[in-house]
Amino acid sequence: MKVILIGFMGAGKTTVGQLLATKLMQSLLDTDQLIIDQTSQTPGDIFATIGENGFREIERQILMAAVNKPGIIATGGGIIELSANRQLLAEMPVPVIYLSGSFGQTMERLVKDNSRPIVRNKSLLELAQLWEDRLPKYAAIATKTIYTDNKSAEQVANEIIAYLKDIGDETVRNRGSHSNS
Ligand SMILES: Nc1ncnc2c1ncn2[C@@H]1O[C@H](COP(=O)(O)OP(=O)(O)OP(=O)(O)O)[C@@H](O)[C@H]1O
Ligand SMILES: O=C(O)C1=C[C@@H](O)[C@@H](O)[C@H](O)C1
Ligand SMILES: [Mg+2]
Repeated sequence: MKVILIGFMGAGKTTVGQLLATKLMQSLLDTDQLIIDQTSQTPGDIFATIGENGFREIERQILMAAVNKPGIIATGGGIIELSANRQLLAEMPVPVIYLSGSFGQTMERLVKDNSRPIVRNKSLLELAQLWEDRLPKYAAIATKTIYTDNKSAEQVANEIIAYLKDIGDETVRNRGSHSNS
């Protein structure tokens, strides 16, 4: 099985991905965690040493390897920054699920956690601009959008499982049969 979760920082990709992996007895391939495992550095460390462009190149390589393995992929929020990643994800014949929510609820989650370099280094206005810039990119790649506002991570995971059952799970190979609603 392969399912790919995309969305802004704080959308719940890691949290929901872990729940999905447990419920579906799959591995979780979290690109941020895979980067930490491979480099022994956090995204914050990497941003501080080689900058965002260096981080994006490592992330691109990690994603390319992860898409060839079975499991639930929880991507980093900035996975859509590189056109190479956008093209790779758009061509994957598997469910690509966009966890979407309001800017307000997403920011509420992010302010409780100071680990993300992009959040640390940007003002609220800059984050709002990044949000506006990124949202269409997630939407363009997704085969399905799931709204997460006022839902627990458990509810979101159950909604994804219902969607996977609905589309026939991994037997679905044709992205044209998915609905992005
Ligand atoms: N549906 C939810 N309701 C409430 N809190 C949530 C929900 N989903 C995630 N959270 C909380 O929001 C925070 C961010 O979640 P998480 O790390 O899963 O986001 P992410 O999408 O993986 O972000 P990133 O792109 O930075 O990897 C965590 O503290 C998590 O517990
Ligand atoms: O949205 C982003 O650009 C990021 C999200 C995180 O998942 C990490 O990949 C890193 O902090 C960058
Ligand atoms: Mg995450």
